[in-house]
Amino acid sequence: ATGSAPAVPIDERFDIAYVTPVTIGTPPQTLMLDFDTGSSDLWVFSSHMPPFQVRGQEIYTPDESSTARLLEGHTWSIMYGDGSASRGNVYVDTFAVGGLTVLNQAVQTAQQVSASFTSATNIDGLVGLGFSTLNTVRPESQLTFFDNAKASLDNPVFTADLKYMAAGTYDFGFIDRAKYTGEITYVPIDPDPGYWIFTSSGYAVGASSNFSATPIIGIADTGTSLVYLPTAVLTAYYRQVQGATNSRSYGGYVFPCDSALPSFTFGVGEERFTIPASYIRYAPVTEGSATCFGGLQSSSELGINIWGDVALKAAFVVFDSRSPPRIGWAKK
Ligand SMILES: C[C@H]1CC[C@H](NC(=O)Cn2ccnc2)CC1
Repeated sequence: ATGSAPAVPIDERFDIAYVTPVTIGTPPQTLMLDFDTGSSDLWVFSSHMPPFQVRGQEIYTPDESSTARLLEGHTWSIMYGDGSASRGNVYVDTFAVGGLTVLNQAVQTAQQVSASFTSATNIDGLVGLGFSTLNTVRPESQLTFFDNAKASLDNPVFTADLKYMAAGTYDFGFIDRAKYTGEITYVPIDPDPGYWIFTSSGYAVGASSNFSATPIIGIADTGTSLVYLPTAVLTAYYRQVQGATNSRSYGGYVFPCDSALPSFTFGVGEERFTIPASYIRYAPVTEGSATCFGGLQSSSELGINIWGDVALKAAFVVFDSRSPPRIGWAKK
């Protein structure tokens, strides 16, 4: 089996996040979910939430699905790196995305979500694509939809083709030769932490002329908007940007929106990927401001570097869960 589904930016102006249509239950209930390689819970806005926490999102109502079964005594609770959180109980039901159907998928129904999820009116929940070891359901942890689908996929892979201010694609079970150019460069993944962690071979400010061959260990995270890198890398980059400062009040590097920005190049093995300046001029700090927030930010408080959407949309990325797992990067 294979599947293919669109990854649609939730906002016309900035690629804050991408959502993908899925159906859950019988008859099918359609929700738009954020496919997140940085976590491993499949959770949805649901009929079990207080109405004031729902602000336009689609909800899953298990009582209206003839195939929904409560997973007795099971609960979940998750907090993300940005401080957002959600928790609730668990059903199993039929889950379908892009022509792929998984029977008896654990669907985590929210009973409570934090304010930032309520405010994200175009995100109806998340689909974790990390390793199932990270799943928060207790007393028995549950499998991701990809792990449930894996055995029936033509190949145990999924790919991300995210795009700048346009709809991209998630493919499951196959690698679409039409979505990339040249060859795919694969590097090993350490699955133990549960993230898609790999080592980048280095970086350059601007094109790859002055490349610094220094290992950068980080996660490929479709659920994170920006790129978070070590301070040394950040200062080297923003040193080239007129008026750039690391603003405590705005919580990161900002610069005048009309400043000239260099591109940013990162290495995967011998291959080099360049993030265009336009992706790094991420967004005005507030609507209409002449001060812009950078797409490259510091990972110093995180303990891990993160290759979020700003980097992922500069490439075609293969998440290969053969044994041992690996990640592949190609130009497009
Ligand atoms: C400082 C960074 C801030 C952004 C963090 N990313 C996430 O929290 C990803 N995510 C998933 C669901 N909602 C958000 C990573 C750390």
